[in-house]
Amino acid sequence: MRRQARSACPGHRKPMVNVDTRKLLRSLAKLIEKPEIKALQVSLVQTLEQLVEAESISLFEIRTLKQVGSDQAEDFLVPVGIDDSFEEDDAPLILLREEPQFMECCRSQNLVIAPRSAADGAGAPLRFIHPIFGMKGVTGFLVIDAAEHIERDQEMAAIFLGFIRNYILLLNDNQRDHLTGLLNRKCFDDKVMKMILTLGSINKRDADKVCYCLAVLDIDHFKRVNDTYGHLMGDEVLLHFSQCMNETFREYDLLFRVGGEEFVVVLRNVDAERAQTVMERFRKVVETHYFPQVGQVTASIGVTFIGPHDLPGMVMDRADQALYFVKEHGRNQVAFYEQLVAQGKLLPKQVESDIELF
Ligand SMILES: Nc1nc2c(ncn2[C@@H]2O[C@H](COP(=O)(O)OP(=O)(O)OP(=O)(O)O)[C@@H](O)[C@H]2O)c(=O)[nH]1
Repeated sequence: MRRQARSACPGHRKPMVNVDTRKLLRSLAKLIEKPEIKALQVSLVQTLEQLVEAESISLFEIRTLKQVGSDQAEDFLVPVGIDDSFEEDDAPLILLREEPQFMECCRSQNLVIAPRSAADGAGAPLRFIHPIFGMKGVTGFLVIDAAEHIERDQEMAAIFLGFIRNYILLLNDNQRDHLTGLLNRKCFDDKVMKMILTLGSINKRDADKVCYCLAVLDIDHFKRVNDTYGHLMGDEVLLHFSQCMNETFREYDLLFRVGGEEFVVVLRNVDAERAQTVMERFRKVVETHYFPQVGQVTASIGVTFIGPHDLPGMVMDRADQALYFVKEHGRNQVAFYEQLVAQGKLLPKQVESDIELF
């Protein structure tokens, strides 16, 4: 059957889709391909590189860190790597308070346009600093160095950032536990699987540079708390416990609530000794924290290292075994699965086959 020519409705002409719009739509679709904050930011830069006139586009994250030998944490600007060759841990740290233009962007929560002189060693004469918003206000910056001020380009960058912000809020809602705000169980499986794949893909030369240490933290006798003070007070304890986690661990450690009173933390690139120190410090923080009405609460902690041939369930299983060991030996302690096995206190877990023979 021949298609009838579409009759144009008077007064309503379909807008022409020009090449730019198509390109924009394709960019938008590509942008949200990977539902992960870092991947989103990286593809934002790659997208903008194609759409705006710029000499360079870069990302910075604000990280609150303690410098060696100092007790006080300060905000630093840390460049975010766009390609794999960039090692974020080796990146130079820039003190945020010494960067007036970035400080202004934080304060105004708006685009800051900074003229640059040759004395800055600058190529492009203009720097556009866009704020990136996270759950707690400005968490980073998108920096565009360009030869001239093309309003449409900066507007486009701001629109993309707004779009990503909303998308991240949605993602967060999906990935976070509603009571504590920590990452949830579903997110745990995804993230741990990604770490296992990373471990499997790095070459032998770098194998000792990347490692992940996973700890299960379980509140002791939590049932008693619920039974004595009620469920609402129990929830309050869970909330305080998660705050202790947020205050004790580093910004880039991953913190999860994986079950009722069971939490997980994944530390990156630490050896067993360091992990022991960090977990012991957390155990003491909980032991000495005042939990309203309830008073003192303690936690038992089981730790293991993630390996390249693991599955998320296998890692949890080992950490749980170390945790049960602690529960059976007085609670309020930290135990490493690998150490317990080496000491003959635990039998190594056999990898169970998924295939049933009969
Ligand atoms: N308030 C509150 N309680 C919860 C939540 N999820 C699970 N629980 C409670 O957590 C308690 C866990 O109890 P058990 O698994 O027996 O462990 P425990 O009492 O902490 O004892 P140990 O782990 O052996 O030290 C149960 O009473 C659950 O009802 C929650 O979201 N809120």
